[in-house]
Amino acid sequence: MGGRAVTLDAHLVVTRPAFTLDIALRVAPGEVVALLGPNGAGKTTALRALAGLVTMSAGRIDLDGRPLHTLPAEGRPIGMVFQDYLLFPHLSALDNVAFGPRCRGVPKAEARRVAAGLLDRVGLADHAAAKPRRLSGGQAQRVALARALAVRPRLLLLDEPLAALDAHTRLEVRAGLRRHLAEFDGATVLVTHDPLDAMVLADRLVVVEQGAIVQQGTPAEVARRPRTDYVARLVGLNLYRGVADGPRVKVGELLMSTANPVEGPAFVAFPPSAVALYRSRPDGSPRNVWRARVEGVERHGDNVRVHLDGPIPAFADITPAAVADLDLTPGRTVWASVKATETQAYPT
Ligand SMILES: Nc1ncnc2c1ncn2[C@@H]1O[C@H](COP(=O)(O)OP(=O)(O)OP(=O)(O)O)[C@@H](O)[C@H]1O
Repeated sequence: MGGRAVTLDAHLVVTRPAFTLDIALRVAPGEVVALLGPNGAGKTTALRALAGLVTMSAGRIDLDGRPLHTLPAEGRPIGMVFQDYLLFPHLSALDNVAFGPRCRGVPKAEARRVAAGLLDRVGLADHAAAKPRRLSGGQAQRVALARALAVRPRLLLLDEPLAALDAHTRLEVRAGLRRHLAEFDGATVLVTHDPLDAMVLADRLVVVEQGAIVQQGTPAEVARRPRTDYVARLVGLNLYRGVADGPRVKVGELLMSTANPVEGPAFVAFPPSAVALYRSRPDGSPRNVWRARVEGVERHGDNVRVHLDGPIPAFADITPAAVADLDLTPGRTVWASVKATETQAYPT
């Protein structure tokens, strides 16, 4: 974290009958951390623990060096944006934003002045008098963000902040949100299912599975070197565990040549676009070649994703023309090949 003072330093422990969350989370000033993970991993529980909306069974939360976990939810210097925004339907956009400061004892005129400034910042000065039902999804999202910022939080919590938006609006609002987060100098924790939201908005990804952190790093680091099947699927890579001896890694029965030497237990990863399929065994340059069985075929953007079974399960992305050429019906056997140069190995 580049030697910057840590704003948030938390050890979150929440115990439920069939689930335990136990994660350590540090977020520097101005840093945006995305909690990413499959359904039920505990992301929302972590966010609610930070907000004081669920009781922690152990652990602690320090914000700017002061304990936060001892404060009630309403006393925490936190701004929160919920998935469905939870705007008050009977209040104008301005009064929705002014609500937080008002609750904290700021006089009405001053609270409204702060709210007007924030609405202006998110580009909604013209909509100050509008009730939430007259706002578009993207506008409501920006009002929710302004409302969260109105209490001058040191910690901003965003729960699936773009999930309610359609694809087109999402693109625009995501870009706007990124700009606003860049201006915020407190800590931000964001929960999302969407890898693109996480990649665009976050400085660092923390991947949570079954209540524990399984991987963290910058979006580029995580995308390049996934460490679980969930992350590999998320970033679209084939991923295997094996044992390396220099540039060769034994994955099950298959000995794979890789671009870089490693020793001992290792991951091997390559993109589906690096997999070529043939009717008969290809030869030539240093390649990994294996016999595979076509399990299924599905559309994937402009290409076709072929699900392969064999010594290693794999996805291959090929053109529709190649599918026709190879007559890739389920059950057919093909030769699969990946160049060593497109195969990355890294220690487990
Ligand atoms: N109020 C609750 N009471 C009991 N168990 C709960 C409660 N809320 C969530 N859980 C359980 O706690 C676990 C973590 O849930 P949580 O909602 O934090 O996951 P999540 O990662 O946010 O998932 P999603 O992406 O589906 O929202 C799950 O097993 C869930 O069923």
